This record gives sequence, structure tokens and C-alpha cells, in this order.
Amino acid sequence: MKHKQSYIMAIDQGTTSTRAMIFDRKGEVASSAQEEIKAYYPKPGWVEQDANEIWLSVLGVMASALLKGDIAADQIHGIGITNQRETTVVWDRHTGRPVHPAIVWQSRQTADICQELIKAGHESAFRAKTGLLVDPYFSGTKIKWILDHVEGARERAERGDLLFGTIDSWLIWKLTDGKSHITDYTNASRTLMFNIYELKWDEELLELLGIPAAMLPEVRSSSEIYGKTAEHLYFGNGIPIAGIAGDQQAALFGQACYTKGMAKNTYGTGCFMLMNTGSEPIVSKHGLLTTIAWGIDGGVEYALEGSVFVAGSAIQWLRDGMRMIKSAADSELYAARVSSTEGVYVVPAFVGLGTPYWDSETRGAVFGLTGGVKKEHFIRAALEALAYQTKDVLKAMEEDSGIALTALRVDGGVVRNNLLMQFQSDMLQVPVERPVVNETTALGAAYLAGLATGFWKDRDEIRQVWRLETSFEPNMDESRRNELYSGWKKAVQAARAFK
Ligand SMILES: Nc1ncnc2c1ncn2[C@@H]1O[C@H](COP(=O)(O)OP(=O)(O)O)[C@@H](O)[C@H]1O
Ligand SMILES: O=P(O)(O)OC[C@H](O)CO
Repeated sequence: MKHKQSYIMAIDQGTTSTRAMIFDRKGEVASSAQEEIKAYYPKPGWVEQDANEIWLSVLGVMASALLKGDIAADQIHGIGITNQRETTVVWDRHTGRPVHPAIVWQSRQTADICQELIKAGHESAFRAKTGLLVDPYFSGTKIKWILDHVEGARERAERGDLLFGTIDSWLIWKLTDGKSHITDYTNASRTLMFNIYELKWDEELLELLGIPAAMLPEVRSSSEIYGKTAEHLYFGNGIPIAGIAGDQQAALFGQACYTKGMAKNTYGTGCFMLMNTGSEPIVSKHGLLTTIAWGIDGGVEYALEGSVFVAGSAIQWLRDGMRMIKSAADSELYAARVSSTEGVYVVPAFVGLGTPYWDSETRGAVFGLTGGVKKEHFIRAALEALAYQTKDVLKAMEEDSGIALTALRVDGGVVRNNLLMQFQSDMLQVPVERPVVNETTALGAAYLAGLATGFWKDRDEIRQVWRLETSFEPNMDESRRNELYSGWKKAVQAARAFK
């Protein structure tokens, strides 16, 4: 047993997998464990997961990380929770049973509900109060869908028997054995029901969605002690739960982007670029979202966000759907065997397109096929699509913020791919900076928890810990870059025309 040393544990419940990571005071990983999570696709464009499988995976990785690191539960100073955002769970407060599978953020099954709200002229109210758009991505219409489709659910919700939560709420409710039904500002700001200026659930929006307020969790800051893990879970006398943030905001925190104008891009299942805009929310003219970066020290700070729905999941599709590769890492090996895609473009709009297009209807497409195209070109084109989508987002970000980025901090499972990171830098014409600890989402959640329990002193101390591993420098001539990117724009246009 490591002697009396204490640690912070982060639980990172992502779309693809659940991780528990145990960090020491230097922000280094002392132990970790990971489990993949299944996704179900009951109809085209629908994505669901099993909320109980998610909960069990969390228990499993917590126990494994402790055992693997030979660390006792009472050495854990606090737990920080970070989660795939927007994914919606509705469960019975008496039995703890979900009434429907979790509807995943990527799912388009509420496209009709969104169309109705837009046709009825309500979009401006949602935009003005939540900083979001009326799109199936966000939780509000997913809750409405469950209440509309599960027999008896609406009546049960009105009686106060059903609870709603994003994954953070669901996990904390389970970890505290039903004692705490809470969320934090960052997760609340992704629901389409939370007024990000007044910092409260919005009655008018709840009315428009037909959602009873009694279902909703209490909204708390992102860094405070909320409660302890329940005794029956065998984590000693209970570990304090002390940090919560949606995974993209946690990554912004873990990347130490504490100054206005600093930005990061996380390449996981999807790809999300967030720029810190300080205490001032910026309203986008180019399809970016205004969102809460974190609530800490008695106030909130805001961020501008560009959301790409399909990033790493395109690589999983190459592996599981197309069976072109055996592991995600193979994508780099194959792509490196050719020097270009020879004009092939893959538009991975499997669930529509996010920033800047916000188009639920478009589906994926491939362009430029000839008899000479091999799987190497195809794989390379799928990888390059991640970089093009990021360029679309960065352009919107620079136009809205008026800030030209001098570097982009990156993280997430996909950034292990050096070929893609180099291509990304070539496309953006800025250095792409990969930190030593690539698990910045987990690290951000750990920092939020550790600040609440006094494990770390303040953000200045954390800022010192961030360390660069590799900086990918732009190295492509302008005409080549313009030619490639304009091909992408044409491909997106053509995919959108095919509906
Ligand atoms: N070397 C690689 N090249 C490209 N993609 C990769 C590589 N390694 C992992 N990935 C992708 O990264 C994703 C997992 O990233 P992660 O940050 O764990 O996602 P999430 O937080 O959404 O669960 C998977 O979709 C996987 O396909
Ligand atoms: O699972 P990730 O890491 O791609 O993140 C999902 C986002 O939180 C969705 O908004």
C-alpha cells in the first residue's frame, strides 16, 4: 500500500468508454481503469445506451483503479465527475429504474419535435435564454420524447415520481444511494431548459417543452463538496464527491485555459472546440453555442463552443462497420501509406452536421471515387474529415470572437494520431499543441474536485502543472491547403443536396 499519500479520483464517463483516473498532487496519473460502453442504433440516426450498464461500468472502473494502484478508498481526497453531456436519463425515484434507455447526445430521434418548436416560432426564446439552438442534440426535447412515448410517463412525472438527469446526475444519485439529485452549471447549460444569464431553470421553456419542474435536479457549482459515496458501495467511510463538469468544459479546465481567448479542441467520439470568453457571454452569428464554462468561486464564466458530432466515431466505424482496420491506431498506419487521398472526401455526417451547419437531415457521403481508390485513401479521407470539420469550427470561432488563435491545445483519444495532428496544423496554419497528460478531461474534473477539498490551492498552481508534449507546426503551402479545403466545402455542399 502506498504510504498515506492522498489522491484525487476522476470519473470520466464518455460516450465510448468509462474511465476512472487517480491523480497525485503533480497532476500525474497514479492509476487508471477503463471499460468500453455499448451503443445501440434502434433506427437510422437514433443512438441509445443502457443507463444501468453505464452505472455498473463506473463502479467497475472505480474499484479496478484502486486495486491496480494498490490505493485504499480512504486515500482518495475527493472525486470529480465528468461526463458525456446532454445524454438523457429518466428514472423512477422509488425504484431507481430508468423508464427508457438513455437517449445519447448524438441521437436525432427528436428532429420532429424540434421542427414543431421552430415552426411555432419558439426558436428565438430558446436561443436567447439558453445560448443553444433548437436541435435534437440537447436534452430538453429528449425528455419530452420520453414523456410522450413511454406509457404513463407523463402522469408519473407530473406526480413527482420520475427524475431527469444528465449522466452526472444519474451517477451521483446512484453513488449517494438516492440522497442527492443534483447537477452543475455546465451540464444544466446543455439542456435547453436552463437560463444561462439568470442561472435558473426557465419556466417559460419548461412550459413550451411540457416538462414538469419536479423532475429536474438542483443546479450547483462545478467545485464544492456535494456529498459522500454511500456506505453500501464499499468505498470505506465514503469518499467526498467534490467536482462536476460536462466533459468538454472539464477539458477546457484541465487544459488550463483560464484566460479569455484561450481555446482547446477535444477529439473524442465527437469533436468540441471551446474558447474561454470570461465573465462575458458572446452570442454567435456563425452557429457556435454560448455555454457555461464552469461555476466556481461564487461566479460563472462562459465559453463559445463549436460542436462536431462525428469524429472518433468515424474511426470506430472504419473498425466496426467497414472492418477496414483492426484498431483505431491502425488508421494512422494505413493513412501514412499514401501521400494524399487522391481527391477522395468522406463526409461523416452520420447524424447530421453540427457547427456551423446545424443540419439534422444530411447523412454521410463519399466523393471522388475512381477505380484506383484503395482502402488506404478511404481511411486517410475519413481522418482528414476530422481536420476539415475543425477548420470549419475555427473559422466561425475567429469571426465571432474577433480573436485570431495563435495556437490550439488539443486532447482526447484521437490526438494520439500524429498524422492527423500534423494535417490539422497544416489546415489551420497554427501550431497544434498536445500536452503530456492527454487525459485533460479527467484531469479537469480532478482539479475541480481537488480545489474544493483543498488538495490544490488555486488555479495558478494548476496552470504551472500544464506541460507541452508535442507542438505540430504548420507545413503546407497555401495553394495546396486552399485546394484541399475547397474540395471539402464542395463535398459538404453536395452531401447536403442529397436529402
Ligand atoms: N490512434 C488513433 N487514431 C484515430 N482515432 C483514435 C485513435 N485512438 C483512439 N481513437 C478514437 O478515439 C475515440 C475515443 O476517444 P475518447 O477521448 O476516449 O472518447 P470519449 O470521451 O468520447 O469516450 C474513439 O472513437 C477512437 O476511435
Ligand atoms: O464523448 P465525448 O468525449 O465525445 O463528448 C461528448 C460531448 O460531451 C457531447 O456534447
